[in-house]
Amino acid sequence: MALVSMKEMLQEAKQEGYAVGQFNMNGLEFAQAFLLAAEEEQAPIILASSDRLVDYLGGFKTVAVMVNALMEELNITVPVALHLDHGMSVDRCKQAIDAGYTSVMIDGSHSPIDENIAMTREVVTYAKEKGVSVEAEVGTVGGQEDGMVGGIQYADIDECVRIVGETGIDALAAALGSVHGPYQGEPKLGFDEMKEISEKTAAPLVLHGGSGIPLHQLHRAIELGHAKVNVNTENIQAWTASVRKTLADNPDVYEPRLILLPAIEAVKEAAKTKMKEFKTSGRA
Ligand SMILES: O=C(O)C[C@@H](O)[C@H](O)C(=O)COP(=O)(O)O
Ligand SMILES: [Zn+2]
Repeated sequence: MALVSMKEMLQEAKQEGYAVGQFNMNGLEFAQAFLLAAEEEQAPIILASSDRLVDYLGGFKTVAVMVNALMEELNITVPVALHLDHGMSVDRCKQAIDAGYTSVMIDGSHSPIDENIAMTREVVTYAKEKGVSVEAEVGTVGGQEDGMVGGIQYADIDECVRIVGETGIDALAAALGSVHGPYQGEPKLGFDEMKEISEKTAAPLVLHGGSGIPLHQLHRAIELGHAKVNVNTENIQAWTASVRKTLADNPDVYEPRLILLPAIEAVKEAAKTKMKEFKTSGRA
């Protein structure tokens, strides 16, 4: 099956009350693990490369070719979107689209709202012609974002209404208390604001910082309009725990395959757990 945009995926998810998982690739083996997990769970999936890691992964074209080839070799039949996460500029989004990404996030959240809207509109104009979906962000997710450590800044509701109405984006990341990386204590998500933003914009909402959110809060966020949840930290923690264990249990091992095969399995299981939690399993 060819890559798809996330537009229809997210509209259906919002309507039906589940969320599609975005899983961030940190290398070839992560892409394998996520695709196998999606196929086993019969779940639609968004495979993402965070802009900060694109060069490390070999560049936009390498990522697009790798994902397409894996889908063919692994006989993947579920819908897969290839998404640029936290796109750092209009130009980076255009490069991703030209390389074959079917979805992009333009992260203008660190700029004043008028600039954020102008940037987003330019990306939407370019993307729409090619059937590519676009996500934008308002407010600040706590923790590490674009390589910078920042405090939480709740999205302004009027700014959310403006960016959706004035740009025609397909999904809105409205920062409402979530954090990239591990949480210190219970997350304090702004459920009242969430409800209002979801109702006033009607846009599928995106929850960044999806690792470590207690299940009852996650389900409430999905009920209140989140159709996409981004996960990275829990998957890389599963990866690292597996590699540490393999090396500790087998001090003489040196062949990468023997170290990485159990790690692929660990990431696949972590992703399958998330798909069940997001209620995406069986929705393909
Ligand atoms: O680490 C990245 O660059 C990607 C993340 O920002 C992703 O968009 C995300 O929100 C995942 O959050 P996490 O599960 O808390 O790592
Ligand atoms: Zn994020």
